[in-house]
Amino acid sequence: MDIKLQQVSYAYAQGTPFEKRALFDVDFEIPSHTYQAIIGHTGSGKSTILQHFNALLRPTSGEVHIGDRIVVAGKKAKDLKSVRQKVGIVFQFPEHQLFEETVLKDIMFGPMNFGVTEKEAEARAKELVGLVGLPENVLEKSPFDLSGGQMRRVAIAGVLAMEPEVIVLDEPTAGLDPRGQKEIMDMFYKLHQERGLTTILVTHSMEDAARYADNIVIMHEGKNVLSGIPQEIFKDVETLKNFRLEPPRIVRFQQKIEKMINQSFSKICLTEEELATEIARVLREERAES
Ligand SMILES: Nc1ncnc2c1ncn2[C@@H]1O[C@H](COP(=O)(O)OP(=O)(O)OP(=O)(O)O)[C@@H](O)[C@H]1O
Repeated sequence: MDIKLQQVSYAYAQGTPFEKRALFDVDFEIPSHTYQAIIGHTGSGKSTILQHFNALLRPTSGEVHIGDRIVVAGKKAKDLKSVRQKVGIVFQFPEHQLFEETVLKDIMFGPMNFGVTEKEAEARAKELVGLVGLPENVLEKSPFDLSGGQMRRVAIAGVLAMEPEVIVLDEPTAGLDPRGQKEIMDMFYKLHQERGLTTILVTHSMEDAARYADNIVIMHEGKNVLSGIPQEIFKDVETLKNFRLEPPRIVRFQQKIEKMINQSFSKICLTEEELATEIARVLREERAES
């Protein structure tokens, strides 16, 4: 299911003294089955955009195309329920939304609310706990007896239980330790690869955007200012700085290596062994910095 934003503008509290324009003529398309990252400095409009992907917010002007549904300013769109089922959003700290007595009930809640039978919802919950990296015996426990990382996984399973075609991830690893972060990001990547789930990642992490995304959009002061594949986006360090973004470590590493290779063609003329030693040293330095 493609998502397309055409000239989307959005103002909070429109028409009041508190009006705040957050998006200005945002225009981009996310084709089905792609992994799209949206990056940008704080306050650039990322969260405002993501709420347009399943019509939680309606544009003040412009159009949002969600599959064959078109959401426009001023018109009430009918049957948004199906849109909300097809586009699942994992909000920041989704575990804050857990509320049922057991993990099983919490995961089943969404699909049953959308008319899925109890039997089917239970089957989905049983499959999903394993997929998000939890043991099956967690199903009968209270979600509030679990660790923060486990609660996050339960909340993610709850969104996946709706079997969305598109999943929107708003800083999905915030507050997790580095191992938990990688496990969650790898899990979403696997889902994207194996099930063709269209994935939209809103993140401050340039590392994650570089590692997982097919395409990146940069937001700056409510506008989409740059779009492209990660290699292109992160190549131009000066432009990134203008948008108050740092390139990921891998780009800094690449630049140091390129400089060394260039030196080996110049009068400094490093031998292959010296070059290999230097590369290993830079790699160690980069690892120590991270
Ligand atoms: N509920 C709101 N009412 C009024 N203004 C808001 C509201 N939510 C966001 N804004 C403003 O809209 C602009 C865009 O905010 P948004 O939260 O979309 O940015 P963001 O890129 O997601 O930021 P962050 O990375 O800090 O989450 C900011 O100037 C923000 O202050």
